[in-house]
Amino acid sequence: MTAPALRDRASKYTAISMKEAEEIMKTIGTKMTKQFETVAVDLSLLGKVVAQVVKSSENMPPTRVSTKDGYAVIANDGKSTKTVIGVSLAGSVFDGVLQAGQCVRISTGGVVPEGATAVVMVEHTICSKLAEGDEEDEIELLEHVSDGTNIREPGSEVRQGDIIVRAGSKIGSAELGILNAFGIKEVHVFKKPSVTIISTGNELVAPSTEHVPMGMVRDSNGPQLVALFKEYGFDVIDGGRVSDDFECIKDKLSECLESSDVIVTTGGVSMGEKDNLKEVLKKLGMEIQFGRVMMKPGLPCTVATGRVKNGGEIEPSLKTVLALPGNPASAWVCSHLFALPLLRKLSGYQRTHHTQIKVRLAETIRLGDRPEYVRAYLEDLEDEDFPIAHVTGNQISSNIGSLVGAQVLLVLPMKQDNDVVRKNELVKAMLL
Ligand SMILES: Nc1nc2c(c(=O)[nH]1)N[C@H]1C(S)=C(S)[C@@H](COP(=O)(O)OP(=O)(O)OC[C@H]3O[C@@H](n4cnc5c(N)ncnc54)[C@H](O)[C@@H]3O)O[C@H]1N2
Ligand code: MOO
Repeated sequence: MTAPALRDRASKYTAISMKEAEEIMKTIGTKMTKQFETVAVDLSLLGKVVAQVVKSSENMPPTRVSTKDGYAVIANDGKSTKTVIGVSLAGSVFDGVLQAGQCVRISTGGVVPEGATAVVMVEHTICSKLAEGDEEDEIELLEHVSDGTNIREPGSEVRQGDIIVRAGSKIGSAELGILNAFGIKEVHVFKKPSVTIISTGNELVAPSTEHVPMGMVRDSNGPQLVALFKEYGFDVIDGGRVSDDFECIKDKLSECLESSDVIVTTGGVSMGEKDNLKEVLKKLGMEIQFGRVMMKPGLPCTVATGRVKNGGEIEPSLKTVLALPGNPASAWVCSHLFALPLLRKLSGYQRTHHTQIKVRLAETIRLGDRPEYVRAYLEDLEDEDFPIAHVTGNQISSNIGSLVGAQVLLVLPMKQDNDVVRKNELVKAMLL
């Protein structure tokens, strides 16, 4: 361990640009192994990405069905008065053949009987003759219909063998709906990576601590990041807290590396004498991909990769540790910018980054000496084309309050010719 007096007085790590950091993350995402699994069609499939196209094994609809409540008729039989010979309701089929001058009362989704060529809506008919018990005997058409009117032909929506869910699609309610409609039992999908969150710091105490001793702080990063990744659909392991002690962090990381694909730590990555994370990662044989990024918040954001064996695996697989700064806003923003896109990439998502939109600033913002990701909430005004962005208060990296209510990260450049972006200017924002 280096004595404080002899420690580095400048960071060994060049602060790379955001663009370079994103490129590196992209390469890591490509190199890391993707895993697959077959999952039953139920709610556990939600949020997973399809790895193999799903095709329909039948036509949709499978038979001719009515799109309206009314009467199945022969459109061109020359008769406007029709004898009602039966009923075809959704779920109960009329088992006969229609002849000229006949019709069958039918409901939306009912099977169109053999012989019928169109369905007339009930609103376009009158009952012209009653049978016993107020049953319809005859109806009169008030409107001419042509062949095919109000009928869904077999396979008119989906043909047997058509792709119903493409590879790369994320399963949401619509995809679950169509899989159920076709009776698909299971789907081959990307397996989501396993991710562990670890908070590091001698000062950390449990969030439930009533009286926090002076100099100590409640661990909010841990629960915050567990919640963040869960919010975005990932299964997270809460790795708890570990002190700044070199050996303790090393033991914790090597234990977690065996069972996780991705580890996110917070704290211990800057210039403090207890900031051991980078050295521990190197000791574990991991390669530091970057150790500082020109961004605010998140300057000392560190990413390392290394090959580690999973429990039962024979071949070691590439693992990534994102060692994020301890400041709550830095940890949260870096998770959005680096950790989430990596997890999405490993999960097979086509779009890995948050969608960018344009927003109009509600206030003038002073630019800093690093590109900045400013937390803001949006207001929709009726006569405005763009949402209005309001900054969520003091943007210092330690201010956890700046995350509360944030809906976007404003993407602001570092100051150059301009040292402010003015009220009413349009700026880019990442939709969270
Ligand atoms: N001499 C320098 N000092 C600092 C630099 C620098 O370049 N030179 N960079 C600053 C920047 S920028 C950041 S960001 C921070 C990041 O430091 P660390 O990652 O080493 O984080 P810590 O020192 O461990 O903690 C910072 C801050 O956050 C609090 N913290 C940590 N973990 C948690 C947690 N789990 N829950 C809640 N709060 C947490 C911690 O108590 C500190 O207050 O370094 C600057 N310094
Ligand atoms: O980069 Mo640090 O996150 O500004 O405080």
